[in-house]
Amino acid sequence: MITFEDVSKTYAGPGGQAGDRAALAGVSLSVAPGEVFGVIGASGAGKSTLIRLINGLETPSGGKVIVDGDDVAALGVEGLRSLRRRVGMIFQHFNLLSSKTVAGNVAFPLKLAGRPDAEVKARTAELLARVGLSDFAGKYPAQLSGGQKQRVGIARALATGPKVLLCDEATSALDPETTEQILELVSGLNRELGLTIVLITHEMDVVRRVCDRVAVLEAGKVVETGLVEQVFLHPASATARRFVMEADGVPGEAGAAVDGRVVRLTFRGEATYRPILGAVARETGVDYSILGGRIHRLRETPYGQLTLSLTGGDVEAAIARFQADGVRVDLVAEAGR
Ligand SMILES: Nc1ncnc2c1ncn2[C@@H]1O[C@H](COP(=O)(O)OP(=O)(O)OP(=O)(O)O)[C@@H](O)[C@H]1O
Repeated sequence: MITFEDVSKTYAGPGGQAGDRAALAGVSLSVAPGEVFGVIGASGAGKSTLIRLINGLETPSGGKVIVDGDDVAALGVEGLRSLRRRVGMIFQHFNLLSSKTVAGNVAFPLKLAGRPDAEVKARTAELLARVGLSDFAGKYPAQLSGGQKQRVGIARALATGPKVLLCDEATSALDPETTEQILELVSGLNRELGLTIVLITHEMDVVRRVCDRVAVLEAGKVVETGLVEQVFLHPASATARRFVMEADGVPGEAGAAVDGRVVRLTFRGEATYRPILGAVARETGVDYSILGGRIHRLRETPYGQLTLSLTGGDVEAAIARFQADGVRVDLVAEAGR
């Protein structure tokens, strides 16, 4: 559905010259139809640039972006218009028209597309029902909560019947409970309408809840791509490890502040409930301090993760003993690093 082939993007500097650092460099990825694809990265990593290339809000400096069979950079005005009807977008700050009512905002893309009044009316009512806002049609954005505003954004993005929905930090301005509701709505659109979804975020929890696959972006480059389960449980890049640690509630500096070796244990199924920590400590003489831990669900599968620093005794033997018990051990940091 969406393919990036060796895409780079360099913005012009203040004097109109090419900037010295590329916002994206050599990005290749592909998103399958019906997939929920996450892009995670720190501020400035290039996430917004990446998502804006998909609907032609930016054009690549090199490489190709192919969306629904079209080379985006080669589209003329009419081609771009057609693409944007097939690719809806929602935003962190909703981008609603404050002078229009809720219904007016949702109807706007349909009116732009020249649809007849009766159809606009019926479709707007249907969309507002889909996002649970039928009773709010006559209200103005200023009278709505953040979650309600994002629902309007979603209804508007769906108006032209897109195949793809782009979510640009769509829950970053919302509280956790509202985030949960909006993510549930977005997941439902994927399941029920078969919408392909690309979302960018700096929160691993958002990826964990809704994505099938994720790409990790670092300084304009994709450093890791994979199934969410794979990247979440066994992150390979330093950036992914940091995001996962944050999601586990381990402060970024914890690895540097403690002695010994910092490891993350992943328990699945039975192993989660065995009293294994004390046994390993007794048998190997290793001491541990707990830096963070949580029991999660990765969509349907429950699993536990515990981040420990191991000191003294025979650390190698302790790691081997955990592994023998079916516990996955990932080295997160060494003392002083
Ligand atoms: N219109 C622009 N003109 C010049 N430089 C830009 C422009 N947009 C982005 N950049 C630069 O490109 C790089 C990537 O920015 P981008 O907004 O894509 O990252 P991001 O990961 O979305 O960050 P954030 O989460 O802070 O929005 C940054 O160095 C940024 O300053």
